[in-house]
Amino acid sequence: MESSASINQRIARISAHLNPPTNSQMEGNCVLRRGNCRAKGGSPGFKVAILGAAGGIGQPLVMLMKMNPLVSVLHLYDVVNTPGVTSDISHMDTGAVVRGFLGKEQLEDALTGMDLVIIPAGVPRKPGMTRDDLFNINAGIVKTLCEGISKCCPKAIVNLISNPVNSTVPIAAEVFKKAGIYDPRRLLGVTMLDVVRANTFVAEVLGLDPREVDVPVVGGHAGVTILPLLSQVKPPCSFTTKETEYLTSRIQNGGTEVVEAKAGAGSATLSMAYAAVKFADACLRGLRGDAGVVECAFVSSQVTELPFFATRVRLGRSGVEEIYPLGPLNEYERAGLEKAKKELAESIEKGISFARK
Ligand SMILES: NC(=O)C1=CN([C@@H]2O[C@H](COP(=O)(O)OP(=O)(O)OC[C@H]3O[C@@H](n4cnc5c(N)ncnc54)[C@H](O)[C@@H]3O)[C@@H](O)[C@H]2O)C=CC1
Ligand SMILES: O=C([O-])CC(=O)C(=O)O
Repeated sequence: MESSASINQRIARISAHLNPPTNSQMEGNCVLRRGNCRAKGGSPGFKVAILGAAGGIGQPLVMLMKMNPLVSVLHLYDVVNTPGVTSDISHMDTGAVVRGFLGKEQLEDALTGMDLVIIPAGVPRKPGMTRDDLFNINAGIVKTLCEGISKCCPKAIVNLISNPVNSTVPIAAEVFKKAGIYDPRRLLGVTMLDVVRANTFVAEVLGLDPREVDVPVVGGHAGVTILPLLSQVKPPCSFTTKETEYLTSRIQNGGTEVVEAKAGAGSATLSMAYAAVKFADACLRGLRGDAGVVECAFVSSQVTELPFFATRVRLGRSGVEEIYPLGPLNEYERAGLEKAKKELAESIEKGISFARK
């Protein structure tokens, strides 16, 4: 009678013959092809693409989105290193199915059918640079990626992280207009990190848990355009003039604080990935139809005379469903608003004229 060891060997030989391992993903003694695995599909949730997925923000962002139960499919796109990041992330035992896409020729496949596209693609700052110094490189990157979105997922919600946000959002809007698919409710510049920082720094001053603090931050996402409304902090509180000046300056310069600490190795990535996921999760809850989802974002707006402005917005099934007014500002904030608007107007115009060239 044949021993069980030899039966097993025979089964392995037959199986190897029927299903020879054909690619580098099939390692060791594994002889089951991925195509033969029982299909995952069908799990409810949203399809999300991350463009710039292999970068400093991209990698932790991808990891956190893979942990988000609202995500069923996660597409990772970059011009470098997506196979490695995709392989790594795909081993996490969470629900989302992960697929990687490398290089321009795979951009369309990465985008087709997506509900939400998050864009952290582009170069980060080094010490001594402003966000606007990134314009020359990042403007072109954002333009190309948005042309892909226009073609392959024109109804997707877009979360734009690439700097300078004050200019890249207007660029995206122009690209979408040119393609005839622009829906201002679906294009959101991500300013969540300013809120995350403001909550943290204000909580430190007040001696509170940051999770209990909510600071609206309006305007834009660069220097003086970042305008924390400390008079509207929840829970209600008051600050001395010294505290107001310290907090406003620290929140406005939070990005530079990290750029200098990293000393040439880039800008905020981990806190940004956290903020991006907090914001993306809010967008997905809105898409699902949850009530009362409100966050700050840089959007097409009539709150001021500028065509784009960051304020609190309510997120729903169509993206931005309501834009809240600024509310009562104190004198310090009114002066800050004037400075913010002046710089914002120039950055917005720069983006629009680049895209219209
Ligand atoms: N909105 C915000 O609050 C924040 C924005 N940022 C901005 O996010 C951007 C990314 O920052 P990091 O991840 O630190 O930079 P990084 O250099 O580490 O990663 C950027 C990634 O983009 C990829 N990339 C470049 N060109 C691309 C293209 N055409 N298509 C797809 N991917 C492309 C690169 O290969 C790289 O993997 C920067 O512009 C930075 O200033 C950073 C922090 C906060
Ligand atoms: O400061 C930078 O260049 C990156 C950024 O936008 C931020 O950290 O807020």
